[in-house]
Amino acid sequence: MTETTSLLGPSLTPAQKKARKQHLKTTKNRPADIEDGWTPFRAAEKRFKAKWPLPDMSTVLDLHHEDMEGADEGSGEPSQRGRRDAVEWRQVDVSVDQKGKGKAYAFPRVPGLVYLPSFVSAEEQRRLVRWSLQDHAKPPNESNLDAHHVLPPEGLWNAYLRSLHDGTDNEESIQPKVSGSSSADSASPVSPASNVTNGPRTLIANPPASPSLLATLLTLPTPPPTPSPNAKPCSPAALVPKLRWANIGWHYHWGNKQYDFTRGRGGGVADVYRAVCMRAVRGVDWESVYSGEGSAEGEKEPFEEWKTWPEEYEPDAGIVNFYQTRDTLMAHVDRSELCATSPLVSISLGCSAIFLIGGPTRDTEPIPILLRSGDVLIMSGPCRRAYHGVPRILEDTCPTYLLQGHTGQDGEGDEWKPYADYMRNARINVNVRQVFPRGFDPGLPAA
Ligand SMILES: O=C(O)CCC(=O)C(=O)O
Ligand SMILES: [Fe+2]
Repeated sequence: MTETTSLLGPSLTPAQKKARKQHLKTTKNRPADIEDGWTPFRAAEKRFKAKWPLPDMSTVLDLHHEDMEGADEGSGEPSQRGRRDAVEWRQVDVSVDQKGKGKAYAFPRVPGLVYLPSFVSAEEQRRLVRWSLQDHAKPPNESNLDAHHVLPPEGLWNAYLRSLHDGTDNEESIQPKVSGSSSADSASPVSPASNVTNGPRTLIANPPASPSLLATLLTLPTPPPTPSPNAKPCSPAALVPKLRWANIGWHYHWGNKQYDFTRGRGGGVADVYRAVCMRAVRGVDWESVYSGEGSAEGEKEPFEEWKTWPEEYEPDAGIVNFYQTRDTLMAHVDRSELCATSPLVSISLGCSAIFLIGGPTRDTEPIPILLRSGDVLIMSGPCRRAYHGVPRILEDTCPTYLLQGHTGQDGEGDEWKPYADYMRNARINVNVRQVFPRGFDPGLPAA
């Protein structure tokens, strides 16, 4: 073994041998200077995405390592652990209800970013997983699958559970919106590059939202996404792994890359999500984040809006991201919220991910953070304009408390099995934002 934690020793698994062969094949005729054209963010994405060589985990910040409670829970193989000293951080205070102080970290290189490892208990994580699949990813909340399939009103997950119960899980009961033959005859063009697909989210540059842009946003045409002509009838079981996102609150229009305020607030932010956001934002000692030593690096003016957050912070929109272990989320900035500096709270559940966050362009070298199940990350203030993304989900890293059936307080037993089977190869990220100042009335037509 060498010092580099990415090396698994002399014997490679068949999958690693295959990945190495593929790598050698694809890079054989590649110009040697190809990497010179990549921005630092792109280069980091490529490194962490690669199946070969495996990413060097010694460069990834892992604050669960060593002394964290529950460090053995889903910590993964040594090759899936990072290091406590991979990135410079400083500790800030966070109070957690009456239970006293937890741990939170701020980063001189990314002002406004606050990381709360293991902020969500195992029991609350199970509740959030259950809610996300069973209660959230269903009408009226839009998901990536709505564009292409006629989903059952009970929601995909409930249809899936029912099919398991009835032994009809092979039945192709879900119909595509456009059947292959009728779309070929159809006069309306079907774009293969539809913005809403079963694959990764497509992210393009959009102008930042602002109060002066609001009037324009209200008049933008918001055509529905184009259904794929390739969608086939399929069973709920076949469609569940293709679930990629479900909207929270205000409707996001993927074509315009802006919120479609004319559709109203949706179902708002469910209490199970809101509770975590409020606890995190109210618990963090923002004074020490923004006024503490090492906080003002690179900042021209001190950031003071945090002083209004105890009264003003109120999440009203977001997205639940569902990742399978092969999925990635490319570099982007979330700039469609009129509250441009308000905290964005991101909750990680299931398999671990490598999260990259840099600066206002892709030219800033990003810091890599290993996000595990139960972690909360808050992007606030200046770092709301920082490029970030998820180049990798680590296989076999889902903690055992999400994989085993148990009869917890919720009376769960075998009932948990479908959730455990799903989470084994998945990561759920609940990403909650504030679009409007609390109490602001955008003067919208009644939805
Ligand atoms: O999955 C994550 O950790 C980040 C998701 C994200 O950046 C987003 O939904 O905008
Ligand atoms: Fe994001």
